[in-house]
Amino acid sequence: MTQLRPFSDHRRGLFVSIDGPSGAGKSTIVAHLSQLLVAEGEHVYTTAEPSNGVLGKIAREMTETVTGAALACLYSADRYHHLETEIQPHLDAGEVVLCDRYVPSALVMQRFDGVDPVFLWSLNALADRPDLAVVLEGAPELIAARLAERGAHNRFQLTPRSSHAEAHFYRQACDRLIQAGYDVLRIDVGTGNAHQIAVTIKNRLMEFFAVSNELPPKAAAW
Ligand SMILES: Nc1ncnc2c1ncn2[C@@H]1O[C@H](COP(=O)(O)OP(=O)(O)OP(=O)(O)O)[C@@H](O)[C@H]1O
Ligand SMILES: Cc1cn([C@H]2C[C@H](O)[C@@H](COP(=O)(O)O)O2)c(=O)[nH]c1=O
Repeated sequence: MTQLRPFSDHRRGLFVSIDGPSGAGKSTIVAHLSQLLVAEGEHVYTTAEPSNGVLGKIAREMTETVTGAALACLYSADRYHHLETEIQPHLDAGEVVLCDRYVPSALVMQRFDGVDPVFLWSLNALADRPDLAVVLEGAPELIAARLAERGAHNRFQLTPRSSHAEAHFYRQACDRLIQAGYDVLRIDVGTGNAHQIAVTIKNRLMEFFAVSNELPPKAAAW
């Protein structure tokens, strides 16, 4: 089934976010997906949040000490700046932008500090809606085992049963995002290795490319 491109503010490019519990395999899958898309002849730009920009660096550095609404504001400030200075220019250049963590992460991670989900949504409501928001899921026991093997990266991952909490928060976040019109692709990471999961995402993205190729040349320029 083909789908019309849902986000129409950009003339060209395709914006894909990849979120999911810590240790679910986001970075690994983004790397595989990028290779697959390049092999299809696409121009791919990979990025992540927090970004490498000045605000992203502050957000990452402050995550261990700043909490709650203040930290949520830091991450959303980085997101709006990241969109303006990095994501939108690459979309305007016609590239496929793959973003490792985006709004869904904000709706989940700041809940570890007890921030109200309604406040989190309002902070992020003006952020561009991706053409496809991939959300990785998996049995919390599986994710927790991977995390334990790899080691925690931050204080959230040290919370007891953090993978269970993330799974719960992601389910609620997905409901909110779908309600807001996001096109959400949920994938169980227990169903295959990182390459196989990347193939599933790529196949879904090929539907977008198929639609754009069917359009007359002028309209095809997204
Ligand atoms: N589908 C998969 N099957 C098995 N192992 C995987 C899979 N995807 C990733 N891994 C392994 O799981 C670990 C975590 O992967 P990765 O760092 O990509 O996760 P992440 O979601 O980006 O984590 P974080 O949110 O902490 O940055 C790595 O050791 C990786 O090799
Ligand atoms: C986008 C975003 C990120 N975070 C936190 C979650 C993690 O602690 C780090 C990112 O770590 P990674 O290993 O590089 O994935 O940032 C957050 O709290 N809120 C956000 O919106």
